[in-house]
Amino acid sequence: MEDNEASGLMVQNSYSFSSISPTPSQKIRSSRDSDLCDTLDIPIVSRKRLEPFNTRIGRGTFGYVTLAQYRESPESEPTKVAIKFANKETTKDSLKREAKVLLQLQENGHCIKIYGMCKYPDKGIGVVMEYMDCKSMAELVNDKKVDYKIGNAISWLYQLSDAIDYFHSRGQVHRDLKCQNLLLSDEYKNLKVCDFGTFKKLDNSMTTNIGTPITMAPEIFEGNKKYDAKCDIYSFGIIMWQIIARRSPYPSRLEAISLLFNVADRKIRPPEIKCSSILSRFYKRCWHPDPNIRPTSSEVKAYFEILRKYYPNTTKPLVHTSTVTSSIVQEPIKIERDNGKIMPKSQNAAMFVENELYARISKLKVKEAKNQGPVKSLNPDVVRPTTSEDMGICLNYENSGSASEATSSPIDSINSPTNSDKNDIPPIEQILEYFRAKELDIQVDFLANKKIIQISAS
Ligand SMILES: Nc1ncnc2c1ncn2[C@@H]1O[C@H](COP(=O)(O)OP(=O)(O)OP(=O)(O)O)[C@@H](O)[C@H]1O
Repeated sequence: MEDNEASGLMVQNSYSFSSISPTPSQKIRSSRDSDLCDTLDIPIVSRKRLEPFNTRIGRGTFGYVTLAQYRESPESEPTKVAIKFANKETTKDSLKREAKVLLQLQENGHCIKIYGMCKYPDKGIGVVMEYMDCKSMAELVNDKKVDYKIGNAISWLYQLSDAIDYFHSRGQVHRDLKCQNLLLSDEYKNLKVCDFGTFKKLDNSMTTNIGTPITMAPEIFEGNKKYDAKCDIYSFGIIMWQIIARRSPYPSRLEAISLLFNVADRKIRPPEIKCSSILSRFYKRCWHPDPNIRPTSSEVKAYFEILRKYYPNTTKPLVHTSTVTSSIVQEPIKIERDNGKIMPKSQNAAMFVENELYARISKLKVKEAKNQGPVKSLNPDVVRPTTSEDMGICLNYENSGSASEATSSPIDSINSPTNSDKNDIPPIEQILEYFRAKELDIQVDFLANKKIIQISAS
């Protein structure tokens, strides 16, 4: 079932940009890029091996999708498959093209698997694909009965970035990335991209208006402007926001055309949400109006590869629960260290660790400890490293309380990062020890021979 809310637009105007996609007349699919897929022969799946069910599991602008059982050989066990049929005679060519496109993307684990094409006298031709049993990301973000955490979001975004990087490294562009086209399976662990109707080989003169309003890059909408692979990165930024926020990015009363004008001319973007600045800074860069500022697909992939290491449980299966949850829960992070110095492996990792520490420690509240006087709070201030050599995290604490206890604390001796020798005992370690000694509400674990510090705070 399609999800209007998730795409953030309701069908409500004569212009008829639907909540799902533009109408066929607006969505042009037929660019005859023969070099993209014409040399491939699509395998035929015999009807004898298929047992279609009457259940429709999805519908799009160009076709509908049904569930079926498929046996690769007469002896083999049946597996569930999804068959996408064309709505009309006129969209059959698009379906064939999509099957060919998909065939040449099979090496990548995050593109939907295709078995071949089938033909029925009543339904016409269909594309036989693997069945993704956990529906689409559009449905998941709105289904508050499935609780997911930031680690799951990082894992899905990594998988999506892997697919995009694969397309771009082959000189190809998707142009219609959106939550409806991201399908999930295996207890929500696996994410795959579907719907390759707009897929294209990159060329220097792409100007066709194509895509879906919410995730459409402004340069695509801006008429005769040329655009390139960075339009997929824009869509990635919006999808990232939707997965984290679990709501519509724009008011549903906004008509599609007015949304597109607002995005292009007034540069409106989804609203601020409560999430780590590591993530918000990144999605904002992805949806930057200037495509040159947006990261490349390989940068996006590298970024999520790093994040994946810091967020645990990213491959834990999810279950449907009766508990309604509304937000992504923060989880502990792990920081790699080397010789007592925090040593992120790259500039991005350094920025990540810096921000994450800042966000975490900012939240710390000094709780009233037994026999230790009134509750006070500490205002941490991260001294940001300025050079790549200076990747260590230096923390400078200022006491905002008035009690003399805190001003005479061991923190005084390390409050200036310039006075501390980061190769000796790192400031972070002393500070955390101090918190622990005061029985504050923070959990610090030193793992793997002190090479990893795990911090969790409530
Ligand atoms: N392999 C699959 N397994 C499970 N569900 C699927 C599968 N393929 C498609 N669907 C469902 O069908 C919907 C429509 O499929 P698809 O996006 O390919 O159609 P479309 O006509 O190209 O759509 P659009 O209007 O976005 O162009 C998907 O959003 C999804 O919910």
